[in-house]
Amino acid sequence: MAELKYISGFGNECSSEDPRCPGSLPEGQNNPQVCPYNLYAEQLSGSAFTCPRSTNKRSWLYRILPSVSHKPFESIDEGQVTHNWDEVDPDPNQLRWKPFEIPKASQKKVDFVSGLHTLCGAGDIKSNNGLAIHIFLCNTSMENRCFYNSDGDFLIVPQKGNLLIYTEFGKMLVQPNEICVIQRGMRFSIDVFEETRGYILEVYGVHFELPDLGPIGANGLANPRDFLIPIAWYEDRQVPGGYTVINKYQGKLFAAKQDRTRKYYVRIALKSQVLGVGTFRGLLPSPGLTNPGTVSIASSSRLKLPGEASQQDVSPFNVVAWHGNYTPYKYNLKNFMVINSVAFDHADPSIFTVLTAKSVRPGVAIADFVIFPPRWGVADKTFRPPYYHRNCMSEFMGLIRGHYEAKQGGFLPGGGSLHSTMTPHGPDADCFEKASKVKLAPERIADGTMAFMFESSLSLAVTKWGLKASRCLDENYHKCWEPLKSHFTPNSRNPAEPN
Ligand SMILES: O=C(O)Cc1cc(O)ccc1O
Ligand SMILES: [Fe+2]
Repeated sequence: MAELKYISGFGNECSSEDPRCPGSLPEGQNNPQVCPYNLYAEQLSGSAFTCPRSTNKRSWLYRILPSVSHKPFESIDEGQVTHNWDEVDPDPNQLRWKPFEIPKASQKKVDFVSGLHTLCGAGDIKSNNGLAIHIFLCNTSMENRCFYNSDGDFLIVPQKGNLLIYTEFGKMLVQPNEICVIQRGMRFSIDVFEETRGYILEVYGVHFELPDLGPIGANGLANPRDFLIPIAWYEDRQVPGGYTVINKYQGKLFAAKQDRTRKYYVRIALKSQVLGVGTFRGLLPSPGLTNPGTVSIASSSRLKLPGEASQQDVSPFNVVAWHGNYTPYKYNLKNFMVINSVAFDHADPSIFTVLTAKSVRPGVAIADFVIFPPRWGVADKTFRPPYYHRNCMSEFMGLIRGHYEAKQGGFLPGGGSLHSTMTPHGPDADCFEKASKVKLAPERIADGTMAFMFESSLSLAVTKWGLKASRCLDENYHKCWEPLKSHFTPNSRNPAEPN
């Protein structure tokens, strides 16, 4: 596949035309009476029309057919997707999951949507306030079906396998150690190439922003130019049986067909004489003709359909050009510019925030996406691993590759952990013993590894799947702290010098 091209920048006003249709973006206005190439104009609003400029988000899509060309949505089985936060009784314990198992393609074909599993979450979808954490486990590409989420934004963290994501704005290749955000309402379809796994942070009613930098200055952490937006790409194709659009709406799944075949009643006329009346399934003869109509067929002549316009299209990826500031985007975590302690003490992990979805309370996030990237550890006279603590926020952690500095074992790539509000946690006993004895020198921390945290101000509830059906819960997690022993020396204040 040819290398994909992207536009760089975070939250900018962008515009893009599929190179096959130069001039497809209308000039100087959004709604010409007739758009270039006879496209339809459609606005996608990601914020209330009335939001202040700084938070106003919308894009204009110029497409072969508007998204409204579909049959009615019908409810479908939601599998393991839920927003029911009362499925099981609350559990304040430290929870850890072994790597979530990916179904084998030879046993059952599972695509991104049928492979969505909700692990935990909180809040209320209908009032647009809250979040969900999902795990996706799949082995097959989405075939002639796409997905869009009416409830919130998806921040997708692939852990195993590449994702080729078709969106209404163009195509993105997202590989492990990259992340992408597909915002509310945007249609997408994912191709996978192997048994594939990853994590999703879904936030309701808010969008991700770059954190403020404050005294750090104008540069650092995730730099805006490293965010990549796809360029316009369209397809114009017919799918036998129609294209399926799946929608998550108020936490439930629905499906609608985009099918350009219609049943027509045909009067067959020969030499001006009506011979009979029959029906056929065929392509819609003209954009205006949506009811059963009458078509005359001359003897021995092929059915003539009026108009040269494309009548094939059923794909949702039919956007020839777009402009706006409401787009999907991706980011490579290797570009994160790490700021950390260069003198002493362990800084709070908020220094590693890539993106934040703010609540209305200043400084308090619905959810932050935080990473633990490879870096130098140089702090003097310091216990360098994460400290023991209890937090009023909920901390879900995942591991993309390598190992995590606070855990010698047990926390594995593709697994996860949840430390709920005020639940104590910290380095395991082994890690404590080693880090309090080691002679401090500059050292590479976590080279070749990438752990991350979804940190939320909401108190998260785990789902039935998370606790039971996933069969990945590590019953022995609490044991990693059992060997911690007292080192208290009541008669001697000075700690022993490390060897
Ligand atoms: O619990 C964790 O491992 C995450 C974490 C890391 C860190 O460096 C400091 C605090 C914190 O919660
Ligand atoms: Fe923590």
